[in-house]
Amino acid sequence: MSKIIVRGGKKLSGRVRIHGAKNAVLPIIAASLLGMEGESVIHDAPPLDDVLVINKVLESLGVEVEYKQESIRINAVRLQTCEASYELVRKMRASFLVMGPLLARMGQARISLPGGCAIGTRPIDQHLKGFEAMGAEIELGQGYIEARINGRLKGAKIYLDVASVGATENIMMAATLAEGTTLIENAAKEPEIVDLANYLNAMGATIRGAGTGTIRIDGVERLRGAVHTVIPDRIEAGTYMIAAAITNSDLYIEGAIGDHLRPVISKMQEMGVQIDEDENGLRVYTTDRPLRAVDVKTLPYPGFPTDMQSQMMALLLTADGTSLVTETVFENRFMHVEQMTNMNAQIKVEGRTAVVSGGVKLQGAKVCATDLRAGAALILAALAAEGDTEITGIHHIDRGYVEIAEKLSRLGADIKRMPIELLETEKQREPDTLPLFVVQPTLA
Ligand SMILES: CC(=O)N[C@H]1[C@@H](OP(=O)(O)OP(=O)(O)OC[C@H]2O[C@@H](n3ccc(=O)[nH]c3=O)[C@H](O)[C@@H]2O)O[C@H](CO)[C@@H](O)[C@@H]1O
Ligand SMILES: C=C(OP(=O)(O)O)C(=O)O
Repeated sequence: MSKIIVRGGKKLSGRVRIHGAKNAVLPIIAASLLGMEGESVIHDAPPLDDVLVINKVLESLGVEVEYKQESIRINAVRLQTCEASYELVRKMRASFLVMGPLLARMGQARISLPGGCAIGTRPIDQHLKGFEAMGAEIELGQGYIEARINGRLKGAKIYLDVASVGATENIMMAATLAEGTTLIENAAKEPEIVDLANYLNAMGATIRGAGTGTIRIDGVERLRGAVHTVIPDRIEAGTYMIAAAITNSDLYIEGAIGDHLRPVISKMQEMGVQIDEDENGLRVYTTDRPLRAVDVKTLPYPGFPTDMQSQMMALLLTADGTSLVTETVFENRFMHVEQMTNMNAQIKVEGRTAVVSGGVKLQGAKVCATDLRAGAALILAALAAEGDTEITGIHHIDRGYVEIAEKLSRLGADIKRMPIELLETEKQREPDTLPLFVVQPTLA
């Protein structure tokens, strides 16, 4: 187990390369289960703990997986079982994305309930509603969800009550092998949905409308492996954009796609941050200080991403004036607030809105990453703070950022990873066995 120690106040400079998107590669790996012939090769697969976990899920199903130098070779021809165990699914919620492909290909699937993570209850009712509309019978028992279909899934018209990213992906994957046409209405529009649809189409699927509110999937009989390069991670890119602004530095974010980051770019520009776009990435720098306070409300894409809310809050702490940050996607995504308060931040939470008073000097402190993006935000706040900040709980951060301390250090930050000396009793709880969320049955 390790911790990250940051001494604040350093300027950053240079270029940082953005890795492939975690939230794109996870469904793409799950979709590879649909390959009934040939193998898939997925390039720009980021070396993250989450990627290792979903690879293990596939291996546990009898699939051959080889992961080398950010490319994954997957051969699912001999897919054997249709059960994903609690041991793996509890480690990462996105493991539930194997449900759709397994049901489509094997006619049944038995997956442990993913439960709700620290940021909210995160039910899966919309995934199940979609499978049921396609003719599946769903049963819940002993912490597992079992879905079955006699013969093939049937195309259906499915209106999602919330534009859920995971439900859109799971239903879209299941529908590729269904008999007839499926329409997903009020579908999520995130760039990761479009990347998944592109991959499925390369496998032989017929999907139109991904990236809009209505996705049409004309079912086909068979899919085969395909070669695909994952899109750059817009949340990793956004995090480094904030690193540049919060330290008054000048950074080039290599690989960032401006069109995927429009709401983040526009909010940062409103604050007074300079952003230049070209075809290879973004240059982010500041010319005027202090930055201006702005209000931010998270929304499904193309709104401001909830996965950037905590990092944006860190930046707003350094702005002049009071900002309102409203979280509408997850009901419990302000856990970084208490940790930031330990760093002298002045934030008051009122329901779904945090009132952030900017301009108060942040002080280094001992803090804990309670979830992935909360952890990233604490690192950002620490870069701007006076003195040393010690961040524990970094197994959360390693789920979604490739070598964050090493990348920031190469840009000039005073940041290092240090082993944590564990007491004998604590050694029994190794980081990779620590659940990332509390498992609780949350069907609806
Ligand atoms: C691996 C991955 O891609 N994770 C992303 C994905 O998570 P994930 O796919 O889990 O998020 P969803 O879009 O499904 O969740 C959005 C909202 O819908 C609700 N909901 C969802 C499903 C459902 O069946 N019923 C329901 O009520 C959730 O509780 C939440 O309030 O999108 C989130 C929203 O952009 C991001 O924060 C996560 O980083
Ligand atoms: C919440 C996130 O991921 P996940 O859905 O995998 O928990 C995230 O990437 O910020």
